[in-house]
Amino acid sequence: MRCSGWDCHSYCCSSDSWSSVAWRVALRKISSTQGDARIIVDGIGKTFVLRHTHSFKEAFIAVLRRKKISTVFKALDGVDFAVREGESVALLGFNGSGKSTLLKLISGVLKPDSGRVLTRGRVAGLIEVGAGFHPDLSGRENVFLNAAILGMSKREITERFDAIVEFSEIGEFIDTEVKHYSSGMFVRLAFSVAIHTELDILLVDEVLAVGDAPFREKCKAKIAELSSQGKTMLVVSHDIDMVTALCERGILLRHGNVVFDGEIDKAVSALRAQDV
Ligand SMILES: Nc1ncnc2c1ncn2[C@@H]1O[C@H](COP(=O)(O)OP(=O)(O)OP(=O)(O)O)[C@@H](O)[C@H]1O
Repeated sequence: MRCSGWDCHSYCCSSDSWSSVAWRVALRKISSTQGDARIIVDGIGKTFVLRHTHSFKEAFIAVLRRKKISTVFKALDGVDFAVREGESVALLGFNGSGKSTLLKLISGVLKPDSGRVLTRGRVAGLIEVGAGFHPDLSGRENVFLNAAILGMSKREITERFDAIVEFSEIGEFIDTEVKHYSSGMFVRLAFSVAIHTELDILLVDEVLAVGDAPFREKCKAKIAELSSQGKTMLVVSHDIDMVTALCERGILLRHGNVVFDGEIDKAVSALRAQDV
């Protein structure tokens, strides 16, 4: 849903609730107080249902034995923060702390159960290896598909096609169906498409880790260049050297809660202090 330049993903984002006067007033208030923000995460909560049975028979037996057939797991619990235009922020935390879930909520892949996410501007996300790609289409066809999803016109894509392929170093494999690509090749092409769009916000999950060392260096340089151009970055990575070099701020998650939000060096120290 869109209003005053903001896109909103909310637990109650039906067209009815969005068109309500209360929502629009709330949004104007946020816009006036957080004018330079690109991302606002406001009290986000996300739960997942964990099933403990695999079949109807197992579920039936579990009910007879008065055992739980599922439990509810809180992956994120009331997360709040805002990211200003031009900021580069690392999301840090141990496995399962909620980083990828948060990135998926910001990109709109998942919907929150409570709270809301507001983004202002064009969002390009590298969230999962192969996401946004159709396995039966060639690399060339997927460039057009993926770039169109990211909001580029056919003319823009045609103009930038050679640059996209060149950066990805996919070369002669561009007309091969992507189901035959390695995970590194997927990421090369996806990253290349994303950085050639007119993006305002770049969301990068751990995906770059599957690229080889020279390509990772190239991506890091590109992310630093985009950052110096004033683009907003939110990066999830366990590569502490990389996030320290690229980000000025770190948000540390633990069991779905923000436990630190501040300078990157202090965030890394807080992360290391958890490792005892
Ligand atoms: N679709 C899902 N169904 C059930 N549980 C899920 C689902 N997606 C995520 N989870 C759970 O939510 C928690 C947070 O997962 P998430 O992937 O966000 O963690 P993370 O911090 O990115 O971890 P990692 O560093 O390992 O990538 C985990 O316990 C995970 O098992």
